Amino acid sequence: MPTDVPEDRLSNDENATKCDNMTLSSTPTVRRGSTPLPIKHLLRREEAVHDDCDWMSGAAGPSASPISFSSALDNTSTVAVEGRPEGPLRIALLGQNGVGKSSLAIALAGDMDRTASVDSDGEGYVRVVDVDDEESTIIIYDNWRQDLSALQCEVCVLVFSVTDRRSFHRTAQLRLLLRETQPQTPIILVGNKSDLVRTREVTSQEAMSSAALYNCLYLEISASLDHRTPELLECAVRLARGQPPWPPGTSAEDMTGVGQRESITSRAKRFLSSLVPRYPREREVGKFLRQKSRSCHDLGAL
Ligand SMILES: Nc1nc2c(ncn2[C@@H]2O[C@H](COP(=O)(O)OP(=O)(O)OP(=O)(O)O)[C@@H](O)[C@H]2O)c(=O)[nH]1
Repeated sequence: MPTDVPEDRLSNDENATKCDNMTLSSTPTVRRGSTPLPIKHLLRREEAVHDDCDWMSGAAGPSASPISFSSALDNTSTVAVEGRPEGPLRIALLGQNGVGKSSLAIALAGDMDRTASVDSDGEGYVRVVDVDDEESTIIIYDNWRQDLSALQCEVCVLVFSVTDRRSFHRTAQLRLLLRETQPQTPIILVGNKSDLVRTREVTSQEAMSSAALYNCLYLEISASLDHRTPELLECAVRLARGQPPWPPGTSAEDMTGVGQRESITSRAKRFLSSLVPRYPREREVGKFLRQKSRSCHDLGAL
């Protein structure tokens, strides 16, 4: 969370594009296995904890089953880049401190063993990826602390933590700023830390609604578990190439599976309810046990 630029300054026109939670790595170091994580990882936790961005706080709704793609997204709305950009495809990760940008950058860079390199300016991870049988060189910018208008990239990935509502609101603010300064750049909204189910504060539905509002893609991932990060990488590369984010031959409907997929929970419920009528006796026994087991003190009831 920003500490050097107060929240209220963000509404000021002059500073509207200043995003203090973005850093630009200034030291062109290559991370190796023996190299510790950047010191910023150790220092910024406190900043994140003391973030007082409460200008849009609200109650968290019930957690929904993770849905990765915004069904409201059509195939063309995110493809703002005309033609194929020359040179490496630049993917910038933006978001509040502590949401997992560095973890995500490492996961996207395939740097689990700390072997990814930085580009010649020392600003990001460079990697050659093969997406849809085509190779592309990508640069992943972990963070950006400069003026947003100075940001040059093919795709912006706005990261929030599903366990931190304020970080979600921060992405809304960033999207507004980005739309002002570079309306053509495709944006992907990413809800990270989906593995932390019990502490979730932002539901999939509201994140998807928010993404739909800005006509951008929404993906829910866990950078720590490397869950859905390959999908994110592929979508980002396709968008950076000026293509639809979906794999060739598929559509938004295919990806969302609207009307096709059924959650594991409802499938399980359907399966169990299909069993119960066939075994009424077991159902009665289950009811009996449920009633009796309410009392933990009276074990004799069982
Ligand atoms: N459970 C869980 N923890 C995560 C995940 N991604 C990141 N973290 C943890 O969240 C903390 C912050 O991660 P970072 O990658 O440093 O976050 P950041 O956005 O780069 O933070 P700054 O560098 O301060 O801007 C670390 O303790 C990570 O281990 C995730 O998917 N799940």
